[in-house]
Amino acid sequence: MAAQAQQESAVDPVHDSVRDREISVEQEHLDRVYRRLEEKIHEAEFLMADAARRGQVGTPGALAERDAQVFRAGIHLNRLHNEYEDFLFGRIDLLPGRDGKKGPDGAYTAVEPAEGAVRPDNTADIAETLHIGRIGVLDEDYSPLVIDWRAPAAAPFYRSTPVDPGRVVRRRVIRSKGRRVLGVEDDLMRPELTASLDGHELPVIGDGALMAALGQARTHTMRDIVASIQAEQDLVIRAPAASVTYVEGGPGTGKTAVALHRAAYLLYQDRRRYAGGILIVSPTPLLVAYTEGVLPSLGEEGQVAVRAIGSLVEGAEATLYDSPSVARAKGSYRMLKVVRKAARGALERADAPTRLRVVAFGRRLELEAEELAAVRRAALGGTAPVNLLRPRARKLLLDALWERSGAAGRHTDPELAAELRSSFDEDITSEDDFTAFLDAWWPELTPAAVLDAMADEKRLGRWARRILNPGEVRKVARSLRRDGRSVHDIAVLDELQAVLGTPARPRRQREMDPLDQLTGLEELMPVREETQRERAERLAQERVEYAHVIVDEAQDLTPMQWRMVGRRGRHATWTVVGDPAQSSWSDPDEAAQARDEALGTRPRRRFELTVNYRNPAEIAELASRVLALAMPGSTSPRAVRSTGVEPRFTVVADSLGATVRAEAARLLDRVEGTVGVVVAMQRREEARRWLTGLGDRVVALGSLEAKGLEYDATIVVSPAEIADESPAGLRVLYVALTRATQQLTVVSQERDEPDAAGVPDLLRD
Ligand SMILES: Nc1ncnc2c1ncn2[C@@H]1O[C@H](COP(=O)(O)OP(=O)(O)OP(=O)(O)O)[C@@H](O)[C@H]1O
Repeated sequence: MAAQAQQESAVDPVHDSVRDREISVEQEHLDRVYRRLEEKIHEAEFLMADAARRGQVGTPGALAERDAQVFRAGIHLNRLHNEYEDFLFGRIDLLPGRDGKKGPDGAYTAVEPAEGAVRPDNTADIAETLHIGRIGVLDEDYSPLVIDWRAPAAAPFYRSTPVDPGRVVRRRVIRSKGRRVLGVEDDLMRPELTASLDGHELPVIGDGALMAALGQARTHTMRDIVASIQAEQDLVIRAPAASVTYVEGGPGTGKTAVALHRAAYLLYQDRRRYAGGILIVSPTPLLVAYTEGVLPSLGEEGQVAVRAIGSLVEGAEATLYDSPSVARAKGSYRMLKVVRKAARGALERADAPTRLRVVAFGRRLELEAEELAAVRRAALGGTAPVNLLRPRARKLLLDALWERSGAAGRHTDPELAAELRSSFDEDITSEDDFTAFLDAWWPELTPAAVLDAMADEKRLGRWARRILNPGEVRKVARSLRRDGRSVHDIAVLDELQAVLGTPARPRRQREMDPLDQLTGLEELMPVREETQRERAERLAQERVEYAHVIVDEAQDLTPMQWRMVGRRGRHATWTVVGDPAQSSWSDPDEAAQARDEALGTRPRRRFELTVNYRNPAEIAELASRVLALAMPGSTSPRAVRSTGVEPRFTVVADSLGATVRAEAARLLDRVEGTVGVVVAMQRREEARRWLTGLGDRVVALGSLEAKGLEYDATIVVSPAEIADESPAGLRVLYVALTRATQQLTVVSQERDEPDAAGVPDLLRD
């Protein structure tokens, strides 16, 4: 009998007992793993205590070795103390391999089965069983109890398919909570085979883990997908880190999930190299919050900074949105030219002194406004950062004063002339008035101060002449007068930082910490005193460049944002994930040019993700109609499941708010998890009011805020309004329509021109 025939059925008590037996088999293994983990925890605790007892006795070399050991034990302990849900989540049963070689994790390394592993009558014996988990655990005799999911030996768990099964006969996903195994789900990679394990036929339980995972209700936080990563995703996650890994895929293909798992994989694979930090750039703080738990659940957070694009500049945080036309002006390359002019022009302030008066060699010397302007022009020539030009300006001022003093021709002997000049300079620069003048006439400019100067319409008009039109100047200046910064302001601030530069300052003495004297303990302290999260925060603040940069939703970055992100990864390797069809930026070609400049000439490896794991086929089909309008000729990813529930179309009766509210209440009854209401940006506040009192399972979002998020059910309010809101409106609407994992309602008003069935014009076939 083929093993497939043993597929468990819910109503059959015989098979229920097979399931129970299999669960208890896995429970026994999990118990063994925990016993071993406890031993390891005791070992680590003993090491820590022992080190503390021994204090500072020993040679410096021995102390350093001891501290390094304690450091490692501390990290290990931290990880083990984390009570992981689903600590152990997978298992593969394998045929004997082509060779009998074992890798460092104790597993056989062969990917292909040995010749003769499958007998002519399609029977075979299982030669190796591996359990896969969030971290690797070895038994006392170094046999693997659990293989880390990122280890090479775990790759077949993700890569094997019925078409290309390799050695894998059965792949099992184990569901557990704390220390209890709750269930198992099997997939057969070689269904034609009857395989035996220890003389018994290999049973097969459940309908596969992927569908079980996809059907689960959504909460406000993303889950890791470590138990069900699919083969095409695994290729990206484990792609070699060289240069640029470039991934495209439609909505719901797992790009965000893959990006996060890749960060964890890279750290596992080469922790030393990525000690320089991994930066993940996300489009919105909402998406950062949504994905926040994924890396810790994979056992990683210390070296990964997940940042919204509006939070990349220290000390500035984007809280506002710009209108589409202002965003277009601030985000484009045109702004770069404006910024460069503003950085130089901001030196001219209304309160700046217009005359310099000094006394040198007992004589009064003066420079008038025009002469000062000429000195400034000369100092500003070229493109060097403005704040670094102050010494040059100071030198040119002294030159001009020297000229004025008439002392220049007094000595023909060069040595005497130089001496005279030097005492002339000293005479002037020791005067407080001169320093005060310089501070007022050539102040150190901060990015924030220049941005504030740009809020003055007149000044901005001067700097943006022939670059922005007068309407744009007015709107940009007005937007800069608001309290707070927009996401596009942050990239402008960063650009300003680059064109202004930071003058070198004397280094501050680091405070002495008595413990610093103990080599290695300095490193240990973070483990003991800070949580991993605090440490990550601290490191992120200190860091300006990263070893690897991952850009999520890359299609949305404006040219100015690419420049900002590029500066953080000048020597980095990159992973860039995105979907051009979801781009909310109006000029994709300009953005592509900026992206290419940021990534440089590094070679790229391209990957494509093709399966939509989020939307049921019914919703994906509707969204593909908008895709056809937004990007004619492009193809939608294939939806992996279908629910039989068609999208619902509702037309506003009298009040938009009341219709949406009623629909939200209806959907809250129908789904277990979250409901997202997506409206045009200008309706955000209003929409929040519509939903008051309905509880925290439902949220209102502006169309741009919906990026990357997902809900059990969504309501898309007035497709036409969303589409008309910006030049990229159709693509933004496509994003809105692809957020639901189960149900979608489209609410139309008159401008949507709904037909008799309530289907708005934009969504008709
Ligand atoms: N292999 C998988 N196993 C289980 N769930 C998966 C898998 N791949 C993706 N998913 C789920 O599919 C959903 C979509 O994934 P994700 O948000 O990463 O897609 P995306 O490509 O970034 O989408 P978008 O472009 O729309 O933002 C998530 O709920 C994710 O957990």
